[in-house]
Amino acid sequence: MSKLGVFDISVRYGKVPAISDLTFHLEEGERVFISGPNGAGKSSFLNAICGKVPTSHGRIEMDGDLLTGRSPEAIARLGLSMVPEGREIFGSLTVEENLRVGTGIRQDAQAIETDIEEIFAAFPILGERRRAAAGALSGGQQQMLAIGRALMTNPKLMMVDEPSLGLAPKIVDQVYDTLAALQEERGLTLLIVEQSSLRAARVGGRMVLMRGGRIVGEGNAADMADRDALAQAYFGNSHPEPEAVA
Ligand SMILES: Nc1ncnc2c1ncn2[C@@H]1O[C@H](COP(=O)(O)OP(=O)(O)OP(=O)(O)O)[C@@H](O)[C@H]1O
Repeated sequence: MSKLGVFDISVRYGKVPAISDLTFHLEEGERVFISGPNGAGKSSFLNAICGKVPTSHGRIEMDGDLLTGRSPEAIARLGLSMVPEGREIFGSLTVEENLRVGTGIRQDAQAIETDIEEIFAAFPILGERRRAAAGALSGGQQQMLAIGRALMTNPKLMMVDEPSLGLAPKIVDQVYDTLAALQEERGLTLLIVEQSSLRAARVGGRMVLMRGGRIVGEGNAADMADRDALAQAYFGNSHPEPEAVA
C-alpha cells in the first residue's frame, strides 16, 4: 500500500478545470517534487490532498484511510501537514505563538511543550527570537517558522508549496538542508512544489511534471533536469512537451 494514493481526481473552480483525472502514488519515506509552469495546478493538487479544496471526482487515500470528504483538521489529525505557498505566518503574533497555532487539534498538552523545545533545537534562530513578532523575521526565517509550525502536528507526510519563493539561493540551500535533515530524523515523507528542476536535481528525489492540470512526465529529478536543460538550449522552453519527457 502506498503512503498516499491519488486516484483519478479532478478539481474545478466553478467552470475552470484546475486538475483533470490525475492519478499519483507516493511511497513511505519518499521525496517527490512537483514542477511545472504557473497555472499548471500544482497548488490545487496539494490543496485537494489536504482538504482545502474539494475534488469533483476521484478519491485520495493516506495509509489506506480515505481523505476525500474530510475536513483539513481531520486530515491533519491523521498525520498530514501542509506548509502553504506564501507561508501564512501571523506577523503580529510572536514566533512561539505561531508555533502554537494549530496545536488545538492535539490533546497532549505536555507533549506540545516538548515539541516546541524540539523545534527550537532544530531551528536555533527561532528559539533566539521566540518572543519576537514573526513579521520582523527575514523571509528565510519565516519559511523555517512555517515548516516548524507544520511539524507541530507531528506529521508523517508533509507537503511544502514553493519553499524557494522569494528567497536568495543560499537561503534556499539552508531550507532544503533542513528539510532533508528532518526527513532523515523523523522518517518523513515529503511532497514539495518546486519550480526549478535544477534545484530539485540538486536536492535529489523523484520529480513529477505538471501542465494543464495533468501529470505530463516523471522521473528521477536529475534526469528530468538534464532534459529540461537540453530543451531550454534547443527550444528556449524550460518545460518540454509531454512527448519529450515520456
Ligand atoms: N481560487 C481560485 N478560483 C478560480 N480559479 C483558480 C483558483 N485557484 C487557482 N485557480 C486556477 O486554477 C488553475 C491552477 O492553478 P494553481 O494555482 O493550482 O496552479 P499552480 O501550478 O500552483 O500555479 P502557480 O505556480 O502560479 O502557483 C489556474 O488556471 C488558476 O488560474
